[in-house]
Amino acid sequence: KLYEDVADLPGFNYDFVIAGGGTAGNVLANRLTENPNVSVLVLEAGVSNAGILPSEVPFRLGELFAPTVWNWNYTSTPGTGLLDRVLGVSRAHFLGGCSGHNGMVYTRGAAADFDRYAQITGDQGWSWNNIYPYFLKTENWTSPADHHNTDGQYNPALHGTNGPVFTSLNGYPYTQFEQNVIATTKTLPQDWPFNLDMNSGKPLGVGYLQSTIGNGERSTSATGYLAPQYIQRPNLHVLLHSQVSKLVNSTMKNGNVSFGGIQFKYGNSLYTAKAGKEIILSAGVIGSVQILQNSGIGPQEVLSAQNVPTLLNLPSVGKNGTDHPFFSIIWTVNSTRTYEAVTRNTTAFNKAQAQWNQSKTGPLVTSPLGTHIGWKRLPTNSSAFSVHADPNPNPTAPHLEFVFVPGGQIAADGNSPSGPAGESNFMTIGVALISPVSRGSVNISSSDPFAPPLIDMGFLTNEFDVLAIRDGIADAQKFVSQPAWKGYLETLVTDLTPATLETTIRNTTDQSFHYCGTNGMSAHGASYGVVNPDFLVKGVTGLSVIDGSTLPIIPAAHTQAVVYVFAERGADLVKKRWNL
Ligand SMILES: Cc1cc2nc3c(=O)[nH]c(=O)nc-3n(C[C@H](O)[C@H](O)[C@H](O)COP(=O)(O)OP(=O)(O)OC[C@H]3O[C@@H](n4cnc5c(N)ncnc54)[C@H](O)[C@@H]3O)c2cc1C
Repeated sequence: KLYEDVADLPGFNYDFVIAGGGTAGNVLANRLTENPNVSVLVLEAGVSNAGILPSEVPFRLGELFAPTVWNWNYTSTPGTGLLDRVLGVSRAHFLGGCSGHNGMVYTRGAAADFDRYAQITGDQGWSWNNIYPYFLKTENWTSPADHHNTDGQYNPALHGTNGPVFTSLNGYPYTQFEQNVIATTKTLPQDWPFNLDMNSGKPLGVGYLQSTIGNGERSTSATGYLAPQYIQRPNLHVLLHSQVSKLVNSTMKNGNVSFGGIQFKYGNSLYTAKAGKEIILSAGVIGSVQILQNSGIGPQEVLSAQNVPTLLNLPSVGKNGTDHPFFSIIWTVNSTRTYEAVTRNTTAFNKAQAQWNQSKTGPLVTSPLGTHIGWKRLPTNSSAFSVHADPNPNPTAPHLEFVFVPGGQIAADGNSPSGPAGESNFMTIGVALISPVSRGSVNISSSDPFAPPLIDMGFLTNEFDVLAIRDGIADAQKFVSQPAWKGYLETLVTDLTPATLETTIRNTTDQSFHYCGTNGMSAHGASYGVVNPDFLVKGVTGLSVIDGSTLPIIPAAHTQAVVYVFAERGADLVKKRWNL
Protein backbone atom coordinates (compact mmCIF):
# COMPACT_ATOMS: atom_id res chain seq x y z
CA LYS A 1 0.00 0.00 0.00
CA LEU A 2 1.15 3.52 -0.80
CA TYR A 3 1.08 6.00 2.10
CA GLU A 4 1.23 9.76 1.63
CA ASP A 5 0.92 10.45 5.36
CA VAL A 6 3.00 8.94 8.16
CA ALA A 7 -0.05 9.17 10.45
CA ASP A 8 -1.74 6.48 8.34
CA LEU A 9 1.15 4.01 8.61
CA PRO A 10 -0.04 1.09 10.78
CA GLY A 11 3.27 0.76 12.63
CA PHE A 12 7.04 1.09 12.53
CA ASN A 13 8.17 -2.54 12.87
CA TYR A 14 8.87 -4.54 9.72
CA ASP A 15 11.04 -7.46 8.65
CA PHE A 16 12.83 -5.25 6.13
CA VAL A 17 13.05 -1.48 5.88
CA ILE A 18 14.30 -0.18 2.53
CA ALA A 19 15.67 3.38 2.27
CA GLY A 20 14.76 4.68 -1.21
CA GLY A 21 11.96 3.66 -3.57
CA GLY A 22 14.10 4.06 -6.65
CA THR A 23 15.29 1.77 -9.42
CA ALA A 24 16.74 -0.88 -7.11
CA GLY A 25 14.55 -0.28 -4.04
CA ASN A 26 11.29 -1.13 -5.79
CA VAL A 27 12.73 -4.35 -7.22
CA LEU A 28 13.58 -5.44 -3.69
CA ALA A 29 10.21 -4.34 -2.31
CA ASN A 30 8.44 -6.39 -4.94
CA ARG A 31 10.56 -9.54 -4.75
CA LEU A 32 10.72 -9.72 -0.94
CA THR A 33 6.94 -9.33 -0.57
CA GLU A 34 6.29 -12.21 -2.98
CA ASN A 35 6.31 -14.13 0.30
CA PRO A 36 3.13 -13.03 2.12
CA ASN A 37 4.79 -13.68 5.50
CA VAL A 38 7.44 -11.03 4.90
CA SER A 39 6.70 -7.39 5.76
CA VAL A 40 8.50 -4.54 4.00
CA LEU A 41 8.50 -0.78 4.51
CA VAL A 42 9.96 1.45 1.80
CA LEU A 43 10.87 4.98 2.87
CA GLU A 44 11.02 7.29 -0.15
CA ALA A 45 12.06 10.92 0.27
CA GLY A 46 10.32 12.10 -2.87
CA VAL A 47 6.79 12.42 -4.15
CA SER A 48 4.54 10.01 -6.02
CA ASN A 49 5.35 9.34 -9.67
CA ALA A 50 1.67 9.41 -10.59
CA GLY A 51 0.76 12.11 -13.08
CA ILE A 52 4.27 13.47 -13.73
CA LEU A 53 3.74 14.01 -17.46
CA PRO A 54 7.39 14.75 -18.41
CA SER A 55 8.24 11.38 -16.88
CA GLU A 56 5.49 9.52 -18.69
CA VAL A 57 6.05 11.12 -22.12
CA PRO A 58 9.45 9.85 -23.25
CA PHE A 59 10.49 12.81 -25.38
CA ARG A 60 9.81 15.32 -22.58
CA LEU A 61 12.45 14.09 -20.14
CA GLY A 62 14.48 17.32 -20.42
CA GLU A 63 11.78 19.09 -18.39
CA LEU A 64 12.61 16.86 -15.40
CA PHE A 65 16.03 18.44 -15.04
CA ALA A 66 14.74 21.90 -14.17
CA PRO A 67 14.84 22.73 -10.45
CA THR A 68 11.55 21.23 -9.28
CA VAL A 69 10.21 19.06 -6.48
CA TRP A 70 10.93 16.08 -8.78
CA ASN A 71 14.68 16.61 -8.54
CA TRP A 72 17.22 16.61 -5.70
CA ASN A 73 18.78 19.62 -7.49
CA TYR A 74 22.35 18.79 -6.46
CA THR A 75 25.40 20.55 -7.82
CA SER A 76 28.93 19.19 -8.04
CA THR A 77 32.02 20.70 -6.50
CA PRO A 78 34.14 22.64 -9.03
CA GLY A 79 35.76 20.05 -11.33
CA THR A 80 39.54 20.34 -11.35
CA GLY A 81 39.62 18.48 -14.68
CA LEU A 82 36.82 20.70 -16.02
CA LEU A 83 38.51 24.08 -15.57
CA ASP A 84 36.63 24.40 -12.27
CA ARG A 85 33.19 24.10 -13.83
CA VAL A 86 30.30 23.20 -11.52
CA LEU A 87 27.77 20.72 -12.92
CA GLY A 88 24.11 20.31 -12.10
CA VAL A 89 23.79 16.74 -10.80
CA SER A 90 20.28 15.64 -11.56
CA ARG A 91 18.78 12.83 -9.44
CA ALA A 92 15.10 11.93 -9.35
CA HIS A 93 13.16 12.81 -6.21
CA PHE A 94 10.07 10.70 -6.80
CA LEU A 95 8.95 7.09 -6.61
CA GLY A 96 10.84 5.08 -9.23
CA GLY A 97 13.99 7.15 -8.72
CA CYS A 98 16.20 7.67 -11.71
CA SER A 99 14.34 5.03 -13.74
CA GLY A 100 11.63 7.71 -13.88
CA HIS A 101 13.77 10.55 -15.20
CA ASN A 102 16.62 8.89 -17.05
CA GLY A 103 17.20 8.76 -20.80
CA MET A 104 15.49 5.34 -21.01
CA VAL A 105 18.38 3.87 -23.02
CA TYR A 106 18.43 0.12 -22.43
CA THR A 107 21.91 -1.40 -22.57
CA ARG A 108 23.25 -4.32 -20.57
CA GLY A 109 26.99 -3.86 -20.98
CA ALA A 110 29.67 -6.29 -22.04
CA ALA A 111 29.86 -9.89 -20.87
CA ALA A 112 33.43 -9.02 -19.93
CA ASP A 113 32.17 -6.44 -17.39
CA PHE A 114 30.31 -9.11 -15.44
CA ASP A 115 33.08 -11.67 -15.75
CA ARG A 116 35.35 -9.01 -14.27
CA TYR A 117 32.87 -8.47 -11.42
CA ALA A 118 33.00 -12.22 -10.74
CA GLN A 119 36.77 -12.11 -10.69
CA ILE A 120 36.97 -9.03 -8.44
CA THR A 121 34.42 -10.31 -5.96
CA GLY A 122 35.41 -13.97 -6.05
CA ASP A 123 31.73 -14.82 -6.63
CA GLN A 124 30.91 -16.61 -9.88
CA GLY A 125 27.29 -15.58 -9.37
CA TRP A 126 28.30 -12.22 -10.87
CA SER A 127 29.56 -13.71 -14.15
CA TRP A 128 27.69 -12.87 -17.36
CA ASN A 129 26.34 -16.40 -17.76
CA ASN A 130 24.90 -16.39 -14.26
CA ILE A 131 23.52 -12.84 -14.41
CA TYR A 132 22.04 -13.18 -17.90
CA PRO A 133 18.77 -14.85 -16.72
CA TYR A 134 18.12 -11.83 -14.51
CA PHE A 135 18.10 -9.54 -17.56
CA LEU A 136 15.36 -11.68 -19.05
CA LYS A 137 13.50 -11.71 -15.73
CA THR A 138 13.32 -7.89 -15.57
CA GLU A 139 12.23 -7.35 -19.13
CA ASN A 140 8.98 -7.28 -21.10
CA TRP A 141 9.94 -6.70 -24.74
CA THR A 142 7.16 -5.10 -26.76
CA SER A 143 6.48 -3.91 -30.27
CA PRO A 144 7.49 -0.26 -30.87
CA ALA A 145 4.74 2.37 -30.69
CA ASP A 146 4.46 2.61 -34.50
CA HIS A 147 4.44 -1.22 -34.84
CA HIS A 148 6.95 -1.02 -37.72
CA ASN A 149 8.59 -4.17 -39.02
CA THR A 150 11.56 -4.75 -36.69
CA ASP A 151 13.13 -7.67 -38.57
CA GLY A 152 16.89 -7.14 -38.69
CA GLN A 153 16.81 -4.49 -35.94
CA TYR A 154 17.23 -6.72 -32.87
CA ASN A 155 17.50 -10.36 -31.84
CA PRO A 156 14.25 -11.58 -30.21
CA ALA A 157 16.05 -14.56 -28.65
CA LEU A 158 17.92 -12.20 -26.32
CA HIS A 159 14.89 -10.60 -24.69
CA GLY A 160 12.48 -11.41 -21.89
CA THR A 161 8.76 -11.02 -22.41
CA ASN A 162 7.31 -11.54 -18.93
CA GLY A 163 9.17 -9.08 -16.70
CA PRO A 164 7.89 -5.88 -15.10
CA VAL A 165 9.84 -3.36 -17.23
CA PHE A 166 8.80 -2.73 -20.83
CA THR A 167 11.50 -2.40 -23.46
CA SER A 168 11.20 -1.65 -27.17
CA LEU A 169 12.83 -0.17 -30.25
CA ASN A 170 12.12 3.45 -31.21
CA GLY A 171 8.53 3.98 -32.31
CA TYR A 172 8.95 7.07 -34.48
CA PRO A 173 11.16 7.09 -37.58
CA TYR A 174 13.90 9.50 -38.64
CA THR A 175 14.28 7.60 -41.88
CA GLN A 176 16.99 9.48 -43.77
CA PHE A 177 19.18 9.88 -40.70
CA GLU A 178 18.76 6.22 -39.80
CA GLN A 179 19.58 5.10 -43.33
CA ASN A 180 22.75 7.19 -43.24
CA VAL A 181 23.88 5.53 -40.00
CA ILE A 182 23.26 2.03 -41.37
CA ALA A 183 24.89 2.89 -44.73
CA THR A 184 28.03 3.96 -42.84
CA THR A 185 28.28 0.51 -41.27
CA LYS A 186 28.45 -0.84 -44.84
CA THR A 187 31.16 1.51 -46.14
CA LEU A 188 33.29 1.34 -42.94
CA PRO A 189 32.65 -2.25 -41.79
CA GLN A 190 36.05 -2.60 -40.10
CA ASP A 191 35.57 0.43 -37.88
CA TRP A 192 31.81 0.25 -37.52
CA PRO A 193 30.36 -3.24 -38.08
CA PHE A 194 26.58 -3.52 -37.83
CA ASN A 195 25.59 -5.24 -34.59
CA LEU A 196 22.12 -6.77 -34.70
CA ASP A 197 21.70 -6.57 -30.93
CA MET A 198 24.21 -4.86 -28.63
CA ASN A 199 22.56 -6.53 -25.63
CA SER A 200 24.08 -9.92 -26.41
CA GLY A 201 27.08 -9.25 -24.14
CA LYS A 202 29.16 -8.38 -27.23
CA PRO A 203 28.30 -4.72 -27.86
CA LEU A 204 31.06 -3.68 -30.30
CA GLY A 205 29.67 -2.13 -33.51
CA VAL A 206 26.59 -0.08 -34.33
CA GLY A 207 23.02 -1.11 -33.64
CA TYR A 208 19.51 0.13 -33.05
CA LEU A 209 18.84 1.89 -29.76
CA GLN A 210 16.57 0.03 -27.35
CA SER A 211 14.76 1.78 -24.53
CA THR A 212 12.67 1.21 -21.42
CA ILE A 213 9.54 2.33 -23.22
CA GLY A 214 6.38 0.29 -23.76
CA ASN A 215 3.35 1.31 -25.80
CA GLY A 216 4.73 4.82 -26.23
CA GLU A 217 5.13 5.42 -22.50
CA ARG A 218 8.14 5.34 -20.15
CA SER A 219 8.41 2.20 -18.05
CA THR A 220 10.01 2.49 -14.60
CA SER A 221 10.64 0.53 -11.45
CA ALA A 222 7.51 2.22 -10.04
CA THR A 223 5.21 1.53 -13.01
CA GLY A 224 6.60 -2.02 -13.28
CA TYR A 225 7.65 -3.38 -9.90
CA LEU A 226 5.01 -1.38 -8.00
CA ALA A 227 2.21 -1.91 -10.54
CA PRO A 228 -1.28 -2.09 -8.94
CA GLN A 229 -1.19 -5.87 -8.41
CA TYR A 230 2.01 -5.47 -6.33
CA ILE A 231 1.43 -2.25 -4.41
CA GLN A 232 -1.90 -3.71 -3.21
CA ARG A 233 -0.07 -6.41 -1.25
CA PRO A 234 -0.94 -6.07 2.45
CA ASN A 235 2.66 -6.86 3.44
CA LEU A 236 4.18 -4.03 1.34
CA HIS A 237 4.05 -0.47 2.65
CA VAL A 238 5.61 2.46 0.81
CA LEU A 239 5.77 5.80 2.64
CA LEU A 240 6.43 8.93 0.57
CA HIS A 241 7.94 12.29 1.68
CA SER A 242 10.21 10.44 4.14
CA GLN A 243 13.90 11.24 3.99
CA VAL A 244 16.13 8.83 5.88
CA SER A 245 18.70 10.67 7.96
CA LYS A 246 20.72 7.91 9.58
CA LEU A 247 20.81 4.56 11.31
CA VAL A 248 20.39 4.77 15.08
CA ASN A 249 20.61 2.78 18.33
CA SER A 250 23.95 1.18 17.55
CA THR A 251 25.41 -1.73 19.48
CA MET A 252 28.39 -4.02 18.98
CA LYS A 253 27.57 -7.66 18.18
CA ASN A 254 30.37 -10.20 17.73
CA GLY A 255 32.78 -7.37 16.89
CA ASN A 256 30.37 -5.96 14.28
CA VAL A 257 28.29 -2.81 14.52
CA SER A 258 24.55 -3.30 14.43
CA PHE A 259 21.70 -0.77 14.37
CA GLY A 260 18.36 -0.96 16.14
CA GLY A 261 16.57 1.53 13.93
CA ILE A 262 16.44 3.71 10.86
CA GLN A 263 15.58 7.34 11.43
CA PHE A 264 13.66 9.45 8.93
CA LYS A 265 12.11 12.87 8.67
CA TYR A 266 8.48 13.37 7.71
CA GLY A 267 7.36 17.00 7.73
CA ASN A 268 9.26 18.56 10.61
CA SER A 269 9.36 15.46 12.81
CA LEU A 270 11.79 12.59 13.14
CA TYR A 271 10.59 8.97 13.34
CA THR A 272 12.36 5.65 13.81
CA ALA A 273 11.43 2.44 12.01
CA LYS A 274 12.75 -0.98 13.00
CA ALA A 275 13.77 -3.88 10.82
CA GLY A 276 13.50 -7.30 12.48
CA LYS A 277 15.69 -8.85 9.81
CA GLU A 278 17.60 -6.30 7.70
CA ILE A 279 17.89 -2.64 6.80
CA ILE A 280 18.52 -2.20 3.08
CA LEU A 281 19.90 1.06 1.72
CA SER A 282 18.74 1.68 -1.87
CA ALA A 283 19.05 5.46 -1.84
CA GLY A 284 21.42 5.51 -4.82
CA VAL A 285 24.96 6.57 -5.55
CA ILE A 286 24.66 9.74 -3.47
CA GLY A 287 21.92 8.99 -0.93
CA SER A 288 23.27 5.66 0.31
CA VAL A 289 26.71 7.18 0.95
CA GLN A 290 25.17 10.05 2.82
CA ILE A 291 23.14 7.73 5.09
CA LEU A 292 26.19 5.56 5.86
CA GLN A 293 28.40 8.55 6.65
CA ASN A 294 25.67 10.26 8.71
CA SER A 295 25.52 7.02 10.72
CA GLY A 296 29.24 7.02 11.47
CA ILE A 297 30.32 4.53 8.80
CA GLY A 298 32.93 5.89 6.44
CA PRO A 299 36.43 7.35 6.19
CA GLN A 300 37.37 8.54 9.66
CA GLU A 301 38.91 11.80 8.41
CA VAL A 302 35.73 12.71 6.51
CA LEU A 303 33.51 11.97 9.51
CA SER A 304 35.77 13.74 12.01
CA ALA A 305 35.92 16.83 9.81
CA GLN A 306 32.15 17.11 10.20
CA ASN A 307 32.08 16.14 13.90
CA VAL A 308 30.29 12.87 13.22
CA PRO A 309 31.57 10.19 15.64
CA THR A 310 33.10 7.25 13.78
CA LEU A 311 31.48 3.91 14.60
CA LEU A 312 33.28 2.07 11.84
CA ASN A 313 36.22 3.42 9.86
CA LEU A 314 35.36 2.15 6.36
CA PRO A 315 37.61 4.23 4.09
CA SER A 316 35.97 3.27 0.77
CA VAL A 317 32.54 4.74 1.58
CA GLY A 318 32.04 7.57 -0.92
CA LYS A 319 35.16 6.87 -2.98
CA ASN A 320 35.46 5.36 -6.48
CA GLY A 321 32.58 7.47 -7.92
CA THR A 322 32.64 7.01 -11.68
CA ASP A 323 30.63 8.31 -14.62
CA HIS A 324 31.14 8.22 -18.39
CA PRO A 325 32.33 11.68 -19.48
CA PHE A 326 30.22 12.79 -22.45
CA PHE A 327 31.28 15.12 -25.26
CA SER A 328 28.77 16.33 -27.86
CA ILE A 329 29.62 17.12 -31.48
CA ILE A 330 26.89 19.03 -33.33
CA TRP A 331 26.40 19.74 -37.04
CA THR A 332 23.70 21.53 -38.98
CA VAL A 333 21.92 19.28 -41.46
CA ASN A 334 19.97 19.60 -44.68
CA SER A 335 16.80 18.04 -43.34
CA THR A 336 13.74 19.16 -41.44
CA ARG A 337 13.11 15.71 -40.00
CA THR A 338 14.99 16.35 -36.75
CA TYR A 339 14.04 16.93 -33.11
CA GLU A 340 13.85 20.67 -33.81
CA ALA A 341 10.66 20.05 -35.84
CA VAL A 342 8.92 19.58 -32.50
CA THR A 343 11.08 21.37 -29.95
CA ARG A 344 11.17 24.72 -31.76
CA ASN A 345 7.62 24.87 -32.98
CA THR A 346 4.93 25.24 -30.34
CA THR A 347 2.11 24.36 -32.72
CA ALA A 348 3.88 21.18 -33.81
CA PHE A 349 4.70 20.33 -30.19
CA ASN A 350 1.09 20.77 -29.06
CA LYS A 351 -0.07 18.64 -31.97
CA ALA A 352 2.46 15.96 -31.03
CA GLN A 353 1.29 16.05 -27.41
CA ALA A 354 -2.34 15.74 -28.53
CA GLN A 355 -1.38 12.74 -30.66
CA TRP A 356 0.42 11.16 -27.70
CA ASN A 357 -2.60 11.81 -25.45
CA GLN A 358 -4.90 10.20 -27.94
CA SER A 359 -2.94 7.21 -29.22
CA LYS A 360 0.54 7.15 -27.58
CA THR A 361 2.11 7.53 -31.01
CA GLY A 362 4.04 10.26 -32.83
CA PRO A 363 7.27 12.17 -32.18
CA LEU A 364 6.95 12.15 -28.39
CA VAL A 365 7.13 8.34 -28.02
CA THR A 366 10.92 8.17 -28.26
CA SER A 367 13.65 9.24 -25.92
CA PRO A 368 15.47 12.31 -27.31
CA LEU A 369 18.74 10.40 -27.03
CA GLY A 370 19.02 9.15 -30.59
CA THR A 371 18.27 6.31 -32.95
CA HIS A 372 21.44 4.21 -32.83
CA ILE A 373 24.40 3.54 -30.58
CA GLY A 374 27.94 2.51 -31.49
CA TRP A 375 30.57 0.89 -29.26
CA LYS A 376 34.24 0.88 -30.15
CA ARG A 377 37.68 0.10 -28.79
CA LEU A 378 40.51 2.60 -28.81
CA PRO A 379 43.13 1.95 -31.48
CA THR A 380 45.97 -0.15 -30.07
CA ASN A 381 48.36 2.74 -30.78
CA SER A 382 46.19 5.31 -28.96
CA SER A 383 48.26 7.97 -27.22
CA ALA A 384 46.04 7.38 -24.17
CA PHE A 385 47.93 4.12 -23.54
CA SER A 386 51.16 6.08 -23.19
CA VAL A 387 49.89 7.70 -19.99
CA HIS A 388 47.96 4.79 -18.46
CA ALA A 389 47.61 1.04 -18.95
CA ASP A 390 44.48 -0.12 -20.76
CA PRO A 391 41.67 0.11 -18.15
CA ASN A 392 39.55 -2.36 -20.10
CA PRO A 393 41.88 -4.87 -21.75
CA ASN A 394 39.26 -7.44 -22.79
CA PRO A 395 39.11 -7.24 -26.63
CA THR A 396 35.32 -7.74 -26.69
CA ALA A 397 34.59 -4.75 -24.40
CA PRO A 398 34.43 -1.15 -25.65
CA HIS A 399 36.35 1.92 -24.52
CA LEU A 400 34.06 4.39 -26.26
CA GLU A 401 30.37 4.84 -26.95
CA PHE A 402 28.78 6.91 -29.74
CA VAL A 403 25.17 8.04 -29.60
CA PHE A 404 23.71 9.05 -32.97
CA VAL A 405 21.08 11.73 -32.56
CA PRO A 406 18.84 13.33 -35.23
CA GLY A 407 18.75 16.67 -33.44
CA GLY A 408 20.73 19.28 -31.56
CA GLN A 409 22.26 19.09 -28.13
CA ILE A 410 20.77 16.16 -26.28
CA ALA A 411 19.91 16.07 -22.64
CA ALA A 412 23.31 14.93 -21.35
CA ASP A 413 23.90 18.30 -19.72
CA GLY A 414 20.45 18.38 -18.24
CA ASN A 415 19.24 21.03 -20.66
CA SER A 416 16.16 20.53 -22.76
CA PRO A 417 16.85 18.83 -26.05
CA SER A 418 15.91 21.93 -27.99
CA GLY A 419 19.28 22.40 -29.67
CA PRO A 420 21.32 25.52 -30.25
CA ALA A 421 19.26 28.61 -30.95
CA GLY A 422 18.50 29.58 -34.51
CA GLU A 423 16.59 28.26 -37.44
CA SER A 424 18.80 25.35 -38.43
CA ASN A 425 18.22 21.66 -38.00
CA PHE A 426 20.93 19.63 -36.32
CA MET A 427 22.44 16.23 -35.69
CA THR A 428 24.64 15.24 -32.77
CA ILE A 429 27.13 12.50 -32.16
CA GLY A 430 27.67 12.07 -28.45
CA VAL A 431 31.08 10.60 -27.61
CA ALA A 432 31.18 8.94 -24.19
CA LEU A 433 34.28 7.47 -22.60
CA ILE A 434 33.19 4.09 -21.30
CA SER A 435 36.42 3.12 -19.54
CA PRO A 436 37.46 6.28 -17.68
CA VAL A 437 40.42 6.22 -15.31
CA SER A 438 39.34 9.31 -13.34
CA ARG A 439 37.41 8.82 -10.11
CA GLY A 440 35.26 11.13 -7.99
CA SER A 441 33.77 11.01 -4.51
CA VAL A 442 30.70 11.78 -2.40
CA ASN A 443 31.13 13.02 1.17
CA ILE A 444 28.94 14.63 3.79
CA SER A 445 29.40 18.39 4.09
CA SER A 446 27.99 18.85 7.59
CA SER A 447 26.84 17.08 10.72
CA ASP A 448 23.33 18.08 9.61
CA PRO A 449 22.14 14.82 7.97
CA PHE A 450 19.91 16.76 5.58
CA ALA A 451 22.60 19.09 4.20
CA PRO A 452 23.47 18.35 0.56
CA PRO A 453 26.70 16.35 0.27
CA LEU A 454 29.88 17.30 -1.57
CA ILE A 455 29.76 15.60 -4.98
CA ASP A 456 33.02 15.47 -6.89
CA MET A 457 32.43 13.93 -10.32
CA GLY A 458 36.19 13.52 -10.80
CA PHE A 459 35.89 14.07 -14.56
CA LEU A 460 39.07 14.32 -16.65
CA THR A 461 41.39 14.34 -13.67
CA ASN A 462 43.47 11.68 -15.41
CA GLU A 463 45.07 12.61 -18.73
CA PHE A 464 44.11 9.19 -20.16
CA ASP A 465 40.49 10.30 -20.32
CA VAL A 466 41.20 13.46 -22.33
CA LEU A 467 43.37 11.58 -24.82
CA ALA A 468 40.78 8.83 -25.21
CA ILE A 469 38.01 11.36 -25.86
CA ARG A 470 40.21 12.96 -28.52
CA ASP A 471 40.39 9.58 -30.25
CA GLY A 472 36.62 9.28 -29.99
CA ILE A 473 36.17 12.68 -31.63
CA ALA A 474 38.42 11.58 -34.51
CA ASP A 475 36.30 8.42 -34.85
CA ALA A 476 33.12 10.49 -35.05
CA GLN A 477 34.64 12.73 -37.71
CA LYS A 478 35.62 9.68 -39.75
CA PHE A 479 32.08 8.34 -39.38
CA VAL A 480 30.52 11.42 -40.95
CA SER A 481 33.18 11.61 -43.68
CA GLN A 482 31.47 8.65 -45.37
CA PRO A 483 29.47 9.08 -48.60
CA ALA A 484 26.14 8.54 -46.84
CA TRP A 485 26.44 11.93 -45.14
CA LYS A 486 27.16 13.96 -48.29
CA GLY A 487 24.32 16.36 -48.97
CA TYR A 488 22.84 15.68 -45.49
CA LEU A 489 25.55 17.13 -43.28
CA GLU A 490 26.15 20.86 -43.58
CA THR A 491 28.30 22.74 -41.05
CA LEU A 492 30.18 21.66 -37.96
CA VAL A 493 28.84 23.72 -35.04
CA THR A 494 31.14 22.43 -32.30
CA ASP A 495 34.61 23.97 -32.32
CA LEU A 496 37.03 21.09 -32.91
CA THR A 497 40.09 23.23 -33.71
CA PRO A 498 43.01 20.89 -32.90
CA ALA A 499 45.11 23.52 -31.09
CA THR A 500 42.34 24.27 -28.60
CA LEU A 501 40.64 20.88 -28.51
CA GLU A 502 41.81 19.94 -25.02
CA THR A 503 40.35 23.18 -23.63
CA THR A 504 37.11 22.58 -25.54
CA ILE A 505 36.90 19.07 -24.09
CA ARG A 506 37.48 20.32 -20.56
CA ASN A 507 35.07 23.21 -21.10
CA THR A 508 32.14 21.24 -22.48
CA THR A 509 32.37 17.61 -21.31
CA ASP A 510 29.39 16.72 -19.19
CA GLN A 511 27.81 13.72 -17.50
CA SER A 512 26.28 10.63 -18.97
CA PHE A 513 24.47 10.45 -15.60
CA HIS A 514 25.83 6.96 -14.96
CA TYR A 515 27.59 7.92 -11.74
CA CYS A 516 28.05 4.74 -9.68
CA GLY A 517 30.47 2.77 -7.51
CA THR A 518 30.60 4.93 -4.35
CA ASN A 519 29.87 1.91 -2.13
CA GLY A 520 31.76 -0.54 -4.29
CA MET A 521 31.45 -4.29 -3.92
CA SER A 522 34.62 -6.28 -3.29
CA ALA A 523 35.63 -9.77 -2.22
CA HIS A 524 35.24 -10.95 1.37
CA GLY A 525 38.35 -9.86 3.24
CA ALA A 526 39.49 -7.37 0.56
CA SER A 527 41.42 -4.36 1.84
CA TYR A 528 38.99 -1.98 0.09
CA GLY A 529 35.30 -1.84 -0.79
CA VAL A 530 32.10 -1.26 1.17
CA VAL A 531 29.89 -4.29 0.57
CA ASN A 532 30.66 -7.98 0.25
CA PRO A 533 29.49 -9.92 -2.83
CA ASP A 534 26.19 -10.58 -1.01
CA PHE A 535 25.64 -6.79 -0.50
CA LEU A 536 26.12 -6.91 3.28
CA VAL A 537 28.11 -3.93 4.53
CA LYS A 538 31.57 -4.98 5.73
CA GLY A 539 31.87 -4.89 9.49
CA VAL A 540 28.13 -4.34 10.09
CA THR A 541 25.40 -6.85 10.99
CA GLY A 542 21.90 -6.62 9.52
CA LEU A 543 22.68 -3.88 6.98
CA SER A 544 23.03 -4.11 3.21
CA VAL A 545 23.36 -1.59 0.39
CA ILE A 546 21.72 -2.63 -2.88
CA ASP A 547 21.74 -0.02 -5.66
CA GLY A 548 23.99 1.60 -8.25
CA SER A 549 26.48 2.66 -5.60
CA THR A 550 27.64 -0.96 -5.25
CA LEU A 551 28.83 -1.48 -8.85
CA PRO A 552 32.52 -2.40 -8.47
CA ILE A 553 33.53 -0.85 -11.81
CA ILE A 554 31.43 1.25 -14.16
CA PRO A 555 30.05 -1.05 -16.86
CA ALA A 556 30.04 -0.49 -20.62
CA ALA A 557 26.40 0.44 -20.36
CA HIS A 558 23.89 3.08 -19.46
CA THR A 559 23.54 1.80 -15.94
CA GLN A 560 19.84 1.16 -15.28
CA ALA A 561 19.71 -2.38 -16.72
CA VAL A 562 22.73 -3.28 -14.60
CA VAL A 563 21.12 -1.77 -11.49
CA TYR A 564 17.96 -3.78 -12.18
CA VAL A 565 19.89 -7.06 -12.32
CA PHE A 566 21.97 -6.16 -9.27
CA ALA A 567 18.71 -5.64 -7.39
CA GLU A 568 17.14 -8.83 -8.75
CA ARG A 569 20.10 -10.91 -7.67
CA GLY A 570 20.26 -8.90 -4.46
CA ALA A 571 16.67 -9.90 -3.67
CA ASP A 572 17.56 -13.56 -4.23
CA LEU A 573 20.60 -13.27 -1.95
CA VAL A 574 18.55 -11.61 0.80
CA LYS A 575 15.85 -14.29 0.51
CA LYS A 576 18.49 -16.99 0.67
CA ARG A 577 20.15 -15.68 3.82
CA TRP A 578 16.79 -15.43 5.60
CA ASN A 579 15.48 -18.75 4.18
CA LEU A 580 12.52 -17.01 2.54
C1 LIG B 1 19.48 12.21 -15.75
C2 LIG B 1 19.80 10.75 -15.84
C3 LIG B 1 19.78 10.11 -17.09
C4 LIG B 1 20.10 8.75 -17.16
N1 LIG B 1 19.95 8.09 -18.35
C5 LIG B 1 20.06 6.74 -18.38
C6 LIG B 1 19.69 6.00 -19.53
O1 LIG B 1 19.25 6.54 -20.54
N2 LIG B 1 19.81 4.65 -19.49
C7 LIG B 1 20.28 4.00 -18.38
O2 LIG B 1 20.42 2.78 -18.43
N3 LIG B 1 20.64 4.66 -17.27
C8 LIG B 1 20.50 6.02 -17.23
N4 LIG B 1 20.78 6.70 -16.09
C9 LIG B 1 21.34 5.96 -14.94
C10 LIG B 1 20.33 5.12 -14.19
O3 LIG B 1 19.04 5.68 -14.26
C11 LIG B 1 20.80 4.98 -12.73
O4 LIG B 1 22.09 4.41 -12.69
C12 LIG B 1 19.88 4.11 -11.90
O5 LIG B 1 18.52 4.44 -12.12
C13 LIG B 1 20.24 4.24 -10.43
O6 LIG B 1 19.39 3.45 -9.65
P1 LIG B 1 19.52 3.44 -8.07
O7 LIG B 1 18.51 2.48 -7.57
O8 LIG B 1 20.94 3.25 -7.70
O9 LIG B 1 19.16 4.91 -7.61
P2 LIG B 1 17.85 5.78 -7.84
O10 LIG B 1 17.03 5.23 -8.94
O11 LIG B 1 18.28 7.19 -7.92
O12 LIG B 1 17.01 5.56 -6.51
C14 LIG B 1 17.32 6.17 -5.29
C15 LIG B 1 16.01 6.54 -4.61
O13 LIG B 1 16.27 6.83 -3.26
C16 LIG B 1 15.63 8.03 -2.89
N5 LIG B 1 16.43 8.60 -1.81
C17 LIG B 1 17.67 9.12 -1.86
N6 LIG B 1 18.09 9.49 -0.64
C18 LIG B 1 17.11 9.15 0.21
C19 LIG B 1 16.96 9.25 1.62
N7 LIG B 1 17.93 9.76 2.39
N8 LIG B 1 15.82 8.81 2.18
C20 LIG B 1 14.82 8.27 1.43
N9 LIG B 1 14.91 8.17 0.09
C21 LIG B 1 16.04 8.58 -0.51
C22 LIG B 1 15.60 8.86 -4.15
O14 LIG B 1 14.61 9.85 -4.11
C23 LIG B 1 15.36 7.78 -5.21
O15 LIG B 1 13.99 7.54 -5.39
C24 LIG B 1 20.49 8.05 -15.99
C25 LIG B 1 20.51 8.70 -14.76
C26 LIG B 1 20.15 10.04 -14.67
C27 LIG B 1 20.18 10.70 -13.33
